[in-house]
Amino acid sequence: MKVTVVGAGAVGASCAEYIAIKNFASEVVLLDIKEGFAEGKAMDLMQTASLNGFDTKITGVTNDYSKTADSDICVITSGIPRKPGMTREELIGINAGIVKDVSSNLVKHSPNTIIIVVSNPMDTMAYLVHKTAGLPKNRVIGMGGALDSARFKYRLAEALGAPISDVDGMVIGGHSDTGMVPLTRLATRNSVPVTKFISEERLNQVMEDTKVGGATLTKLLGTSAWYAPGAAVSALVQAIACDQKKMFPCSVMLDGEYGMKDICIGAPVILGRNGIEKIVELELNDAEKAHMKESAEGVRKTNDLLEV
Ligand SMILES: NC(=O)C1=CN([C@@H]2O[C@H](COP(=O)(O)OP(=O)(O)OC[C@H]3O[C@@H](n4cnc5c(N)ncnc54)[C@H](O)[C@@H]3O)[C@@H](O)[C@H]2O)C=CC1
Ligand SMILES: O=C([O-])CC(=O)C(=O)O
Repeated sequence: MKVTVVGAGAVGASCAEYIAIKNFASEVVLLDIKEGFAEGKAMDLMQTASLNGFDTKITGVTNDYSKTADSDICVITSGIPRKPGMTREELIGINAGIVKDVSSNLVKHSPNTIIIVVSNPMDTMAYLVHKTAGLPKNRVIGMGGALDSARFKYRLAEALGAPISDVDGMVIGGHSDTGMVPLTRLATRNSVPVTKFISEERLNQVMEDTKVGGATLTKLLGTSAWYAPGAAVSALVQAIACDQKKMFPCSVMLDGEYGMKDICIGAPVILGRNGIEKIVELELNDAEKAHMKESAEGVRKTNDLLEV
């Protein structure tokens, strides 16, 4: 199993590290445009192998796509992150050109690959890759909902005073400060609806904290987060590589599901060796449907800025 990660920055390196530590891939190629940077990150990570007990071979390359040839899975993290006070959408001007270029280079050398798009604004970048890379729709996946759901569970556990392993929940919709749809109605503590334990007011606070999860960290860190994003990407890579058939909310090209077409937005999918093997349609209530519709309007507004 060969995995390429483009962008050896904060998220790319964290993602490569988690993939290696989980020890399911034979090879991870890190590629960056900055001379020597990916080589340095790869060497540093390889020097953790004997300490962390993995056999995955990590190599770094400067913009040499021939080294990525025949990758089973490619992750795109290249581009700029936001700074405090910015929205993800403001990154489109620089990141669209990078993502388009990178995905076309990847597909040239790995025509059978599955691409996971991470760069922001992620739903629009996933849409761009769908429109330009020429891959079937099951092989382009946007990572956002897996991370947002992990943050939702963190906030739920905090509100419940429970361990995170006790709670379950999912965030669908767009990966943006206003577009996320945390499904509070379906969140549970050991199968019991969380509404049994916390007030509606507290649950609304959990929802709002979840939606601005990325912005909160950006304010604290001065740049956006990387540990949970890297872990979320590695979970998707593992589900595909190990054919786990696990369900994650991912940004997926819809064709009638949730009453939408020609848009990439977060919805639950089953991930296996073929990438997106199924889109799961949930029975949403009227409020959730309205929230999802509003979220899609935001994503479409950003998509309209693309030249595709
Ligand atoms: N979808 C999600 O849930 C998340 C998305 N992100 C996004 O991921 C992206 C990366 O974030 P960080 O790793 O924090 O940024 P970073 O600045 O640490 O790393 C980005 C790397 O991309 C490289 N790069 C730029 N242009 C390139 C090109 N044409 N080819 C190859 N490499 C190139 C840079 O040299 C840099 O090393 C940002 O757009 C950020 O907004 C970050 C966290 C979560
Ligand atoms: O907040 C950001 O800009 C990066 C990101 O998408 C996240 O951490 O959710």
